[in-house]
Order: sequence, then structure tokens, then C-alpha cells
Amino acid sequence: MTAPEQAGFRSGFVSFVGRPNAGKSTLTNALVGQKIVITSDKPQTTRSVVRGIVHRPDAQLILVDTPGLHRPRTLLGERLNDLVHATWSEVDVIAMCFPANERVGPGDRHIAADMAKISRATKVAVATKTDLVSPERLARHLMDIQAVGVELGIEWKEIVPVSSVGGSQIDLLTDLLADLLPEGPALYPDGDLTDSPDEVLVAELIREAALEGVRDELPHSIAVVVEEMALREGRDADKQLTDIHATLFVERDSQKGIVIGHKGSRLKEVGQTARLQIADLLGTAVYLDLRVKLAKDWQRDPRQLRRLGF
Ligand SMILES: Nc1nc2c(ncn2[C@@H]2O[C@H](COP(=O)(O)OP(=O)(O)OP(=O)(O)O)[C@@H](O)[C@H]2O)c(=O)[nH]1
Repeated sequence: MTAPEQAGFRSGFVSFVGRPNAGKSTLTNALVGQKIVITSDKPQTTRSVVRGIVHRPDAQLILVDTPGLHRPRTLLGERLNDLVHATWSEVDVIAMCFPANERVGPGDRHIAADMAKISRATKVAVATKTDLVSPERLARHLMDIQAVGVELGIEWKEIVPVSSVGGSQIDLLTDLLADLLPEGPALYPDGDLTDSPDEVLVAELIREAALEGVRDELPHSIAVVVEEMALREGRDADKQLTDIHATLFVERDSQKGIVIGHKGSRLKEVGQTARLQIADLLGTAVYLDLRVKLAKDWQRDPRQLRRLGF
């Protein structure tokens, strides 16, 4: 499934954030270049939508959209924000785009302030659309970005000016991002696009197992998202093990109890049932980590539905 392991190979998730029109999509396309298969916009079953994959001899960059970032947070409840932040903290690098032809403003600060709370991810600032401004203006812009970092306590690992349209500094940005990823094998097959039918099936098997016997109590209230699925490193070819981390989302607090059961007994059963079926499907042993989270009234919230892959 994954490319052969290679010493020093890096792989991981990069998310471009920034206010609307900041140049995120154009930059994604520029990074992905012709080597890449750009994925469709349709929601995936993982919480992050994969936009594209950059395949390099030494690294694999998976460019993802993280939910909620482009939308006003006021519409999201506390718990949803937790979810959003949980997703943010799953990416390795958050790269914030600041268009050079516009001043750094409150909209940027708002996103940057949110980002500052995520400790795990490395933060990078990208000054986009540099072809539209003079060198003097660009210099000023870079200083403003630096200042926002200082103001909000964000340590920009890099501040990189790029022009996606002119193709300027795109390779440099790719190099810098690749260097910031953790060491690890490629997560997607070479040249592959992003859709992972296995993950869809795995999520379905878990959902089925969770609904067994409690269908009436949990009509359609369960959604399952496979957060991570990867072969365990360093195993013999005939003893492969797939690590799967999945989240079961329920709509109401009371449903959490039903899914988890007394002292976790039901969740354990669900895990066992699903694990055997997934092992059959994948042809490897399976380590399955299941979590239950509340996504309040997700069925009534189009944004959540999209996030959960519906
Ligand atoms: N001149 C120039 N224009 C650019 C560059 N990058 C993006 N643009 C333009 O800026 C506009 C917005 O770019 P997008 O990539 O769609 O921005 P976005 O951040 O994805 O926007 P949302 O999808 O609204 O969040 C488009 O008209 C792009 O053509 C650049 O490097 N130079």
C-alpha cells in the first residue's frame, strides 16, 4: 500500500489557511504541479479534505483543508470548535497565507490567533501574490507578518514570499515544507490520488458494528470517521499490522453512553467485531483505536455533514 520504506523519507500533512482570496487554492495547485493528481472537491470520510499530494523522491506532502477554518466561528458551538481544533492539531504544518497586495488586517489576526492555540503543528507564514507588489511593499508586508507573530505569540518557522502565478519561490516553499515533516513512509502510493476507498469501507464496517443491536436507539445518529490508517512500520511482510484510529460521532450526549456501554463494554464489543471484519478486508492484522465524540446535532448542520463526509 505504501511506498517502500526509505531512510530519511518524510511524510505528513500540511494545511494552508488564510482568509478568503488569500491565494490558498492557487498555491496548492502550484505546489502540486503536473506531477500531482488533484483531488476533487468532494468531502472525504476523513475530517480533513485532501486537496492534493506532492510526491517527491524524499518526501510526500499531503495538502489538506481543515474544517471550519474558512467559516465564521460564531456559528459553531463550543464543542464544534473543539473538533476543529482537534483537526488542526492533527496536521504537521499549518501554513498561513497573507496576500501581499492586501494589508495584514483583523481577518488575518482572527485566524492567526486561533492558530496560535495549536501547539503541535509547526507554523509557517506565506506571503502570497508577490508579483502584484513592489519590493518595498513586500518588505513592509513581511515585517507586518513578523509583527503579527510576535503579537500573538506565534513562532513562524519560516516566512516565505511566493508568487503562484509567476511560479516564483514555489520550489523553495516545497523544500522548506518537506523539511518540516516528520520522518515516515509515504502515506499514499506513488502517483496516487487521494480517495481512499479502504478508509470508506473501514468506516462503514465500524458504523455497522456500532449499530448492531441498538439500531432503534441510534437511528441515523452515528457517523464514523477514520482519522488515520497506516501500516505499522518495521514489521515483516507476512506479519503486517494496520493501525487505525477512528472516531464515532454521536449527536447527543445520551447517545454517547449507549455507544460506550457500561464501563466501555459495548464499545469494546464494537471494536472487536469491526476489527475482525477489517482484518479480513485489508488482509493484515488490525489495531483499532475507537473514540466516541459528540458532534451536536450534526445531522442538521450542513457544515458538519460535509465534514463528516455526507
Ligand atoms: N497575481 C497573482 N494572483 C494570484 C496569485 N495567487 C492567487 N491569485 C489570485 O487571487 C485570487 C484568489 O486566489 P485563490 O487561490 O482562489 O484564493 P483562496 O485563498 O483559495 O480563496 P478562497 O477559496 O476564497 O478561500 C484568484 O483570482 C487568483 O488567481 C499570485 O501568486 N499572483
